[in-house]
Amino acid sequence: MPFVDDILHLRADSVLSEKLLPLVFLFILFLLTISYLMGNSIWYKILGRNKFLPQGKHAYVTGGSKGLGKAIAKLLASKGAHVTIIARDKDHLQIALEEIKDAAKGREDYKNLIFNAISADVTNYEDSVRALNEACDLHNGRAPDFIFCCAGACKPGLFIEQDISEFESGMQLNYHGTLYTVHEGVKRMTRQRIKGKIVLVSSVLGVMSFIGFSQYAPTKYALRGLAETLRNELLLYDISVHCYFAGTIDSPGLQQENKTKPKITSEIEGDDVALSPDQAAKALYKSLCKGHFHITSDLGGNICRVASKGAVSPTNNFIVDSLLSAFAWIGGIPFRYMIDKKVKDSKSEYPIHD
Ligand SMILES: NC(=O)C1=CN([C@@H]2O[C@H](COP(=O)(O)OP(=O)(O)OC[C@H]3O[C@@H](n4cnc5c(N)ncnc54)[C@H](OP(=O)(O)O)[C@@H]3O)[C@@H](O)[C@H]2O)C=CC1
Ligand SMILES: CCCCCCCCCCCCCCCC(=O)[C@@H](N)CO
Repeated sequence: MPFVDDILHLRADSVLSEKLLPLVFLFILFLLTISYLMGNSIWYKILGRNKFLPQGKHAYVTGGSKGLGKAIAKLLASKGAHVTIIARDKDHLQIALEEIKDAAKGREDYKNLIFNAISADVTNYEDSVRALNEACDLHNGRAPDFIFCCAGACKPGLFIEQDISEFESGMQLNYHGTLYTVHEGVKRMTRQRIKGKIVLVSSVLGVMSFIGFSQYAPTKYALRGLAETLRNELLLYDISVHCYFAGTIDSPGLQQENKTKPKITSEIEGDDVALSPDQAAKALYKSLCKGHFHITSDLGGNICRVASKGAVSPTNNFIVDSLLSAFAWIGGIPFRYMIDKKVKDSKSEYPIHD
């Protein structure tokens, strides 16, 4: 009976859709909730909660001639920021400056943007002050809105084989080099009531460490301490502070440090997949848009970040970070077992020289 068949068919269809529709709806809702909880960038755009709008603002980037610093300088230029880069070598500064200009060339406001390179040694206090003054002069005395402290370096080696001067120069560049710029920069920003951003570049080795990094990890832990304090204190002036715990970045600096890196250190670090400087800069930029305080750009770094959150530091996402930290606390055990075993098994490769 075709008529009855039709009715049955229709009924089956509608029963199906009646049952399916809510399920599909729930599933979509579930996916949207997960993507929101995971902090997917699209939500920050849709909900207009972007916390980082560099267009028309002035970014001061130390270490801006190479690696991560150059990549972030280019990215900010492409978003319409005025950019000043600081480094010592003038030739590399010029090359980077051209690349930064190129990154902004497609923009309508390109002609209004101000790009500059200043040669200065950030480990020298007077030089840091001079560079900041020059950068302000180029903007009619106005202090930068954003300060990115990317200048830094790592000289890996075995603790007892390294000279004390290497530990000192590491701290001088990575910690004091950042401190001088931030101290001078923040003073200028506050006097001018500029509600800007300070971005400190630490490392995953600023929350965990292992053989070969005694010259470097403490300097990056120190930056974390500075970030923790300033995050709270600079609320006085509406200046936000961010700390980037970068994972391995395939930069000129990495090539350089690999020359003195003990084999065992490379083997352990090899578990970390290197990002290109552009990828790292993009990840940093996205996290700044989300307003994150502790920033990481890969899974290993993320795990280490949540495992060492600290008592009062804000999470990036309470639910996801808490769930991940349970995994991280457990995952840390086999990781430590692996690196400790590696070291103990390597005694013959690293004999003591009397
Ligand atoms: N590469 C990596 O795997 C990782 C890097 N990091 C951190 O990220 C930051 C950038 O690293 P990366 O891109 O590899 O570094 P690079 O060595 O590739 O670039 C370093 C930049 O800093 C400048 N610089 C170095 N010393 C001084 C100084 N005394 N005064 C002024 N400028 C200086 C360099 O220019 P010049 O020499 O001409 O002065 C260059 O522009 C560093 O703080 C590093 O510790 C963190 C995690 C991983
Ligand atoms: C559950 C726990 C799992 C942990 C896995 C993490 C593995 C991380 C390996 C080390 C990463 C080091 C990155 C920073 C490198 C750096 O700062 C230098 N290259 C300096 O330039």
